[in-house]
Amino acid sequence: MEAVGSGVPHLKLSGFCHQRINNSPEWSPHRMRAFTCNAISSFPYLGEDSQRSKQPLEIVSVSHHASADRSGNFTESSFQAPIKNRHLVGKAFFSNKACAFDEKIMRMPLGISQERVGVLLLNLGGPDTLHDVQPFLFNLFADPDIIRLPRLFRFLQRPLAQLISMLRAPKSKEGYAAIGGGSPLRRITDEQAHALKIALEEKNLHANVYVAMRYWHPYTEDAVRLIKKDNITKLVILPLYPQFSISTSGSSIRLLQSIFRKDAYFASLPISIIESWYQREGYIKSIADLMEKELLGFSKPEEVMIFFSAHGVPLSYVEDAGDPYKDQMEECIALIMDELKSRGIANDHTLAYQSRVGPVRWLKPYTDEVIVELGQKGVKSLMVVPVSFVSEHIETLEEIDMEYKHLALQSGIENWGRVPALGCTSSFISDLADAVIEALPFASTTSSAKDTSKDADVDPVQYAIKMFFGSILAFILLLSPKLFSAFKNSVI
Ligand SMILES: C=CC1=C(C)c2cc3[nH]c(cc4nc(cc5[nH]c(cc1n2)c(C)c5CCC(=O)O)C(CCC(=O)O)=C4C)c(C)c3C=C
Ligand SMILES: [Fe+2]
Repeated sequence: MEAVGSGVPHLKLSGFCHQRINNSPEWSPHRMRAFTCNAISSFPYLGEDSQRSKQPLEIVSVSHHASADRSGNFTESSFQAPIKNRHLVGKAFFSNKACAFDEKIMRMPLGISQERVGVLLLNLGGPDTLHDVQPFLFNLFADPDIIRLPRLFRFLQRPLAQLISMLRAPKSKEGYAAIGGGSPLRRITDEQAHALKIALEEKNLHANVYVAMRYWHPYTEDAVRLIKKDNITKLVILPLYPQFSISTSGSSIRLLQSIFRKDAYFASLPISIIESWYQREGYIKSIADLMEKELLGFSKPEEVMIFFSAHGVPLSYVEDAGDPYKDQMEECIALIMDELKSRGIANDHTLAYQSRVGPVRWLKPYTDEVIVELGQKGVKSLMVVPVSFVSEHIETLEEIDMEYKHLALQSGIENWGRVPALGCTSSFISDLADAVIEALPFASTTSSAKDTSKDADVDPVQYAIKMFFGSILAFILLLSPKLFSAFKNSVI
């Protein structure tokens, strides 16, 4: 171990290092001996921290990539290390003098198994073709996190889903037909996954990125199978919804947890879940960039009303089930507006909720109603910002760009603009990569591999009886004219 002079901020490292000898394409992991080195000269990124505290920095574990030149000397090292409750990423330059790496470690043979990091992106999924619309809707409405029935009536879930999906399909099909005959979600999510993998590599983290859709291909179960096949040793779960809702990230996470409970591999896999990330600076700044650009397209940008439109959820989710979605949405909008103010943009803004379905009360105010009101009040320029989702989908391309635009122009609004979804915007993807890297050290195993779910032991006869009576009851319920029209037509 290197001797460190008293009073000099120094750094103690232990854990695993990954090293590459003579530019070999393979990284191999080796447990490093604890060693200490001068924090300021060896780790410029840590210098500030340690200078402030004048304390040695203790790195609890380190995932460390290093390269060695032909003679085996350390030349450069990139590392990701959790330090106390923070996570640091950086590059450091070593010489054998500055840091006491064991020569034997440097020369150990390659090929020993190494950490295989996986990132699982969660998304909703959408029908690839018009033919897929009804079965996609069935999957959606069969989710107890989308139609929340009292426990006693859970047996009605699937017959109800069958009926509602059939009623809703014609209206949904019209929407998907208007945007090219299917949802673009799969393509965009795949592109985001690819971009994220590259961004992670640029930050020296080699990871496999998987896509798990909740209601259509590639299904969550398919992604889980791939992760197991690839023998991933650490997993970060990243929903592609900035704000958490029981109906979106919550539903996917619940499904994953039920799959993981039944599988010993997943029960012992260290997993880190990023539940929401709407408050991340990189995300806020990326949206603000797109807004600033779109505003410049208006002839009088300062007169434009900024209209945040978020996907709604039924009111009962927030009021009865404690869904944090509304609070997170409002905080997110405040952060975006603060960011714009710091850039000298102080337009009026408003938030409303779109895409309600069915007969229940949804979060208010409703987007369509607010658009009409703004028109009546004499607002002439409107810029819509879709804020609950990060890719283009039916509700941006059809509902906002076609239905709401038409409504706005009819209501007296003359200038219309819509901020594009973030998609693969590089600053945004880079921030997602940072979120993954920051989450990695918090990966921990789930408690037990034992299946505690009751679903496994369903009696088939009892199930058939329930389905039969359930279907009859569902038909009676849904044939009431009010419920029928609420699902059949969009409420706008
Ligand atoms: C944050 C985003 C979303 C929330 C919250 C959400 C809740 C929610 N959605 C429905 C019903 C439908 N959603 C549909 C499609 C759809 N919804 C979202 C996002 C959120 N949903 C996305 C990204 C999509 C996919 C769009 C695509 O391009 O394919 C649909 C189908 C389309 C339609 O018929 O309108 C329905 C129905 C409920 C009931 C709900 C909360 C309980
Ligand atoms: Fe939805």
